[in-house]
Amino acid sequence: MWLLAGAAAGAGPRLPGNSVPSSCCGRRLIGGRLGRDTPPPQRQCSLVRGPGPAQWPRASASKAQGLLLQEPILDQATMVPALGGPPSSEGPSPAPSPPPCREVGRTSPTQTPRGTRSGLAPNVVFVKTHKTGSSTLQNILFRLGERRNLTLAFPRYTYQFAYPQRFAAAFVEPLPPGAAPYNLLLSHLRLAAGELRRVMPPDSLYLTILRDPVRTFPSVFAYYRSTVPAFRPLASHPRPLAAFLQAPARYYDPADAGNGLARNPMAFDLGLEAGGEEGGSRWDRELERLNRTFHLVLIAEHFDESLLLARELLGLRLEELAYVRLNARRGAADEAPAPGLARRIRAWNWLDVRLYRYFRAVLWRRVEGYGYTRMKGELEALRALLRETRATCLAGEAVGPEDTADELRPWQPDTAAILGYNLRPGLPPAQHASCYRLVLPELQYHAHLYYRQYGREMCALPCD
Ligand SMILES: Nc1ncnc2c1ncn2[C@@H]1O[C@H](COP(=O)(O)OS(=O)(=O)O)[C@@H](OP(=O)(O)O)[C@H]1O
Repeated sequence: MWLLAGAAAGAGPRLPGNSVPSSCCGRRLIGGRLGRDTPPPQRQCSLVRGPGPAQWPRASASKAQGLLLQEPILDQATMVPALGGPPSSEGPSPAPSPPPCREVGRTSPTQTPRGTRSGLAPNVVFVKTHKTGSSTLQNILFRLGERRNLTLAFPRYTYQFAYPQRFAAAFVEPLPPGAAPYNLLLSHLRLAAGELRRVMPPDSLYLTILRDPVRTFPSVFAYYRSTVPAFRPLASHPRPLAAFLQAPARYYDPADAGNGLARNPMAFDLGLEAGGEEGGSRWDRELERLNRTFHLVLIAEHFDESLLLARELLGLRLEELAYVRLNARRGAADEAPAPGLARRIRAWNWLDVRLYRYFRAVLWRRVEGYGYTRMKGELEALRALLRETRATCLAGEAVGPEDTADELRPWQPDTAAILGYNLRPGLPPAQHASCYRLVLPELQYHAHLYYRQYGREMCALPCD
């Protein structure tokens, strides 16, 4: 989510480990209160991702210490359901021209990615696209990083790399003393692959995730309705999405940098400039270029299949894939856009549609290469693990913000209710620690890991 920087910084979160002073090293800290003398935000932070003051979790100091001290252990394995075919919620689509089914990421065929055969934890760049299930995957990777004591490349301030600017190496917090290299880079950014290569080791694995635009766009629209300029005029409309799609050009100014998510949001995150040009071979070349950049593009509609491919690539154990669906909107699961609306969503987000179809085809070629029988068996095992994990950890289904414990409540935009989880009462300490991380929302986990790595709280603003 984005917020005005001032709003994000105006009141600090109570975060794990927030017993540190409210400023150190001359920096303003996200955990401290910014007073009247706070310098005005620089232009680049006029939009930053951050929780609103009223929504900050209130973690107690003892909880904070628990988080810092307890080792996560999430080791329950077992097995179930069948491999779904390649279904689609988006209706008939032209036969995709199958892209090359080879691993064409940055690691050359002669290089062994750290995670696959070497037994070491992998170096990973995860390009965290918006409203695609990315927080769920990020949480898996956060837990991997914490469990294996990996070094994260964090934004120098807030939770994203100066989004919506294109990523630049200068946005990264310097390595902590004695650590090298960075192992994981997982925060929201707008892709600039060359700059990422300047920061991350050459054997890094590049991952991202895409979701059916017919699902992604309503999610983006609901979440950012009061922050993305193109959506704002509809904030109090009774049927805002339909009204927007009726005449989007009336609201959308492509020159406004804040409108990056207002059209083709996934393509925007992956660094593409859609402009008005829909046809031509340019986009085929761009998609092929992205296919060479990424070792794996996960598809949210086939999250479990994607995870199993990621598991092989990263050399993970099955138990390390345990997850719960994070950041879900209340009511969204039952909200399938009517056919007319879905058509309009696709027409407006035409490049996201191309991107999604291309990489969905890539995924299914990868599954074919993996072997359907093998995939089917592993899906059964994974889904049994997920059932067991949920039964062990959760008090029940995901609940609305009013029913979520303060410290486990995801950030809430004012235009949608985001669900969270409560933990089953009475968990033994080690299980509590691992279950806690499983359901910990993005901002809280991000802040915790930053504090763990640097021994101070993160900056809310550019402050050095
Ligand atoms: N595993 C899995 N599979 C499919 N979809 C999933 C999954 N996990 C999360 N979600 C849905 O993704 C939406 C949240 O996306 P993000 O976490 O990327 O949002 S954010 O940009 O980080 O705020 C949000 O969508 P909506 O509920 O439609 O808003 C989640 O329900």
